[in-house]
Amino acid sequence: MGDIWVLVTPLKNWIYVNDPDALMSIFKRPTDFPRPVWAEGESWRRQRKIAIRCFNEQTNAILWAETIALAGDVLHRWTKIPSLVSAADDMRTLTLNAFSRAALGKSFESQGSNTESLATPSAKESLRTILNNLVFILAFGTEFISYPWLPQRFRIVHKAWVTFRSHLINTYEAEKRDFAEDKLPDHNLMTLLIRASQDEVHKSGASGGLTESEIYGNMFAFSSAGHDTTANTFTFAIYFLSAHPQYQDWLFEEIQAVLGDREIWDYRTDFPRLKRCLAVMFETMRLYAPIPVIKWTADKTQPLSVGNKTFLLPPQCIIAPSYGAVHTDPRFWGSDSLVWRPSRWIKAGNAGNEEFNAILRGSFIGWSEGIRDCPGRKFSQVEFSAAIAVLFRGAYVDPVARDGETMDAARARVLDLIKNDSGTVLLLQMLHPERAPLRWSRREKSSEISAKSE
Ligand code: HEM
Repeated sequence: MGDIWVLVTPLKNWIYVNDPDALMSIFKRPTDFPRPVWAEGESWRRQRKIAIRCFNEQTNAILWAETIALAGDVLHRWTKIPSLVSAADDMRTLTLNAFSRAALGKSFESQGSNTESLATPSAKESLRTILNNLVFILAFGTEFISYPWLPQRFRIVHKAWVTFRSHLINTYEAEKRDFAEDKLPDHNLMTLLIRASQDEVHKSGASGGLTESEIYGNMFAFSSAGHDTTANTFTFAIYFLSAHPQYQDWLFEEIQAVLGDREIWDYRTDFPRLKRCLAVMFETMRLYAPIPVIKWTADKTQPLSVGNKTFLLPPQCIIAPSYGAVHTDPRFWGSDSLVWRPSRWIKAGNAGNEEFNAILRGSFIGWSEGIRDCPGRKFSQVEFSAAIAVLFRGAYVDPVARDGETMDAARARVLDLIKNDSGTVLLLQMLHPERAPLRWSRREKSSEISAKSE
């Protein structure tokens, strides 16, 4: 179809772009190509400037340690059962718990119950209920769901909303007191957001900081933007790995080279060396990017150069990167561009001391680019690498073969499930991962990782 094409619909026309340079130009021109909703106005700019300051290396180190502990617990359970049907649910719980610690300062055990009740839920349970019902909340709004005559499901969601909000309020008040008394912060996202806002107020006056409701709004944005994105990527990656044992060995080689049998893992020195773990994430997102970004031309005609031609894009058109095309175009990814091959990201070398291959800017846009790119990019990478390193140092995963089925056929069935049974709910996800149960087995001689880390 070429590098730019239009899908004409009775409502809006959608212009799809598959040219890395043109995509970078779209991302670098936020005024010409704003988002159709939540555009980049003054209020967004002020909030973004403060919000990105709270994603720092200290928070990443907390996240790293928490994820290692939680993934160790998950692996312990998974290797004790003959067949696992809840990988997706467990990875959601793991990301929720890791997020709760690194973002809200609350630690939780990995086993979480999925029950939603009207009894006062904990902060974590309320966050879980909110995230499970995000579509519902976004569709009806928090005010509507507060009406007492609504069915029980609405009341449960509303109760969760109230509890989560009161947790944010309490943390906010406690942090304001600590800040006034010069106490050191915990370095979770919430306290850092409050501190960054207070700093801005000191520097540029009250209008420079965040209002209380903007702080809650940002925490809600972090929770909703950061949870399922990472959890869905984990699920795809685990299923891909179960179908590709050679890449499990490839990971194991790196994990052994970097971590060996060490009990203490150091974020600053170990994370940057786990390139293969990260390559698994990149390769998974290349084929299954969880969030598609869209922009639009608003009320103006906008010129856009694609190759050696300049197109005039009419007003009121949606502009969408074509992920399916740009992330798989053989010109940028080679003749096996549709194959899941994480090693394509790495220059061949010694495990643990490798470098990433340079990729053409704009040909991989899983976390978006430009001023509105994802502030949680590294946060999600740290979480992903830590969990994958724990899981694949200790064990390997296979699909459970059906009666009479060979292991090769079972692996092909898993790849088929990924390909033909994935779709968008709120984000792109495997729709029924439980249809292909997995079996986790301990690697011989592997020592079980403890929750200790630095
Ligand atoms: C694999 C994991 C993740 C992926 C693929 C991802 C992807 C993205 C993408 C593509 C955008 C741009 C959306 C747009 O412009 O419409 C975005 C924005 C955002 N992401 Fe992420 N994200 C991930 C993890 C996270 C995490 C862990 C957090 C926070 C802890 C986070 C917080 C945010 C926020 C707050 C925004 C909005 C930024 C703004 O509008 O200024 N994300 N993400």
